[in-house]
Amino acid sequence: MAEAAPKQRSPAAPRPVRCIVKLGGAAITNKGELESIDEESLRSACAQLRQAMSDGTAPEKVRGMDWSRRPGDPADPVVDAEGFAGMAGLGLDSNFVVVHGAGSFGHFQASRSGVHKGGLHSTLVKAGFVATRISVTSLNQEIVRALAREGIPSVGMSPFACGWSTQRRNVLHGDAVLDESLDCTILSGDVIIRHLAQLLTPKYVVFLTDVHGVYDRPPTDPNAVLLKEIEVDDNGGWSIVKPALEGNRKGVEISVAAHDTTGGMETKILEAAVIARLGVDVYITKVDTEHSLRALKGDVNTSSDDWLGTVIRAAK
Ligand SMILES: Nc1ncnc2c1ncn2[C@@H]1O[C@H](COP(=O)(O)OP(=O)(O)OP(=O)(O)O)[C@@H](O)[C@H]1O
Ligand SMILES: C=C(C)CCOP(=O)(O)O
Repeated sequence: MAEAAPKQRSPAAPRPVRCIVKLGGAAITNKGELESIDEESLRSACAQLRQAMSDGTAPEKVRGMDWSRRPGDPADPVVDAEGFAGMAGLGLDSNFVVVHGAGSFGHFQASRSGVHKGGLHSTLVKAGFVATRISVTSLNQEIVRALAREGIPSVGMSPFACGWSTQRRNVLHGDAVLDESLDCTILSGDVIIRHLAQLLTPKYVVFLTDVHGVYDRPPTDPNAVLLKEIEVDDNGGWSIVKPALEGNRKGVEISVAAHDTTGGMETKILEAAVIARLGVDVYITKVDTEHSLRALKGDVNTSSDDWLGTVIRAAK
């Protein structure tokens, strides 16, 4: 009897993406202060990402992957080669995609030069395009380093440089890009997230920002009400399920900062609604809170009141 030939191994099926998360520019930068990172929020977001990714076997001691020297560092960086060599694995289910916004990086340069409106033939727009990319890519570098310091393996990918329909475990960001009809424009991290969600169908999507979620009016208004659950129907229409608002307060009033080139919270809600229609739940919540950790873990239950944030999901 002839032995059966060994089966040709097909390439391993890609693992489904668990979560696509946006580290909002308002969350990880001081949006009113030019090119200023909110170090504490960024550190917290990365630490929470590590917790959410942990499969229970991750060692408590974080083994940093940023082995470069930072300006002002007195000593050579610590390279824990022996520690890594002795590890069976990282103990992390790092099948997340991280996208970040620009915050106080990029928006300023883009709005001053009008990159978002196109017209690369103009010298000002050309200069603004260059300045915007310098600014957002420098933020991207800092975010990749912050993830690496938490022992999360990640690489930075710029939409302009390599296209924005990309694979998992990468850190993408809002960017200045070329546009077929406008010549150039600004691509928001919110739009990238929607596009990736359509391609990768993650289990859930998280937007971390500087407010607890979507309110019925700008949260600077003391009477603003946090909308805890928004339902999107098959036609893309959406309705507020929780809380039940009185009278004619059925809509959402939004304000956008003057230098914001991508539409702020309005864009986020529109993109979130498209994602929800795919059957993927979207959680919008505040960075560096117990609620952001729960969202990153996918541990959000709309029937309980102890989670602060907005869930946007498809109508059942
Ligand atoms: N109705 C509203 N509900 C919630 N936030 C609102 C509303 N109207 C205006 N905002 C503002 O939207 C901001 C968050 O949106 P924004 O697009 O700035 O977030 P981000 O994604 O973190 O930042 P970036 O776009 O720079 O990446 C908040 O700072 C909030 O003040
Ligand atoms: C270069 C810029 C301004 C990208 C904007 O991305 P966003 O902050 O996610 O909207």
